[in-house]
Amino acid sequence: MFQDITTLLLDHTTFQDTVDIFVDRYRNMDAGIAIEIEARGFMFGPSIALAIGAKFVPFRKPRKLPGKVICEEYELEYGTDCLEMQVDAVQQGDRALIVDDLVATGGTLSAAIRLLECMGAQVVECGCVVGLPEVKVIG
Ligand SMILES: O=P(O)(O)OC[C@H]1O[C@H](OP(=O)(O)OP(=O)(O)O)[C@H](O)[C@@H]1O
Ligand SMILES: Nc1ncnc2[nH]cnc12
Repeated sequence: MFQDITTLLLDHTTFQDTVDIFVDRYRNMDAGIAIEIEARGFMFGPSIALAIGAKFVPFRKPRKLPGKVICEEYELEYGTDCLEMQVDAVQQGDRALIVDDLVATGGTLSAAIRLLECMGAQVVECGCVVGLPEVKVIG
């Protein structure tokens, strides 16, 4: 079943509480960058990045980012897709948080982790608003 988060966004208190839970958890983790994944990760990530003082780094679908990018393919429940990041957005040794709205198979998060590790960054934690435990995890 498709999980829709727009009802959460329409309720100001619930939206604020959701962002606050992430901010409370992440503010002392010494993370310099917060990765957000297009498109629905952008609904939560920027507020969290600003509140914890981390650099906002968007991971986007192909051909949306300017400059030199690296690309990582991943499996979806049906088919494959690609995530791209700008190579100069992340430096060796950066401590990174990854924020997205939802994890289903984990394929998207796994691709984001591979991109960061390929640049020598350290992934401190991945956080999502919704988890779908009934979906088969892609190894
Ligand atoms: O754990 P997974 O099986 O990888 O699925 C989770 C991903 O699926 C959704 O994005 P989608 O690719 O539908 O794109 P959107 O955010 O642009 O709607 C969601 O926002 C996550 O990024
Ligand atoms: N069941 C689902 N609902 C919403 N977004 C998704 N992304 C992957 N699976 C999803």
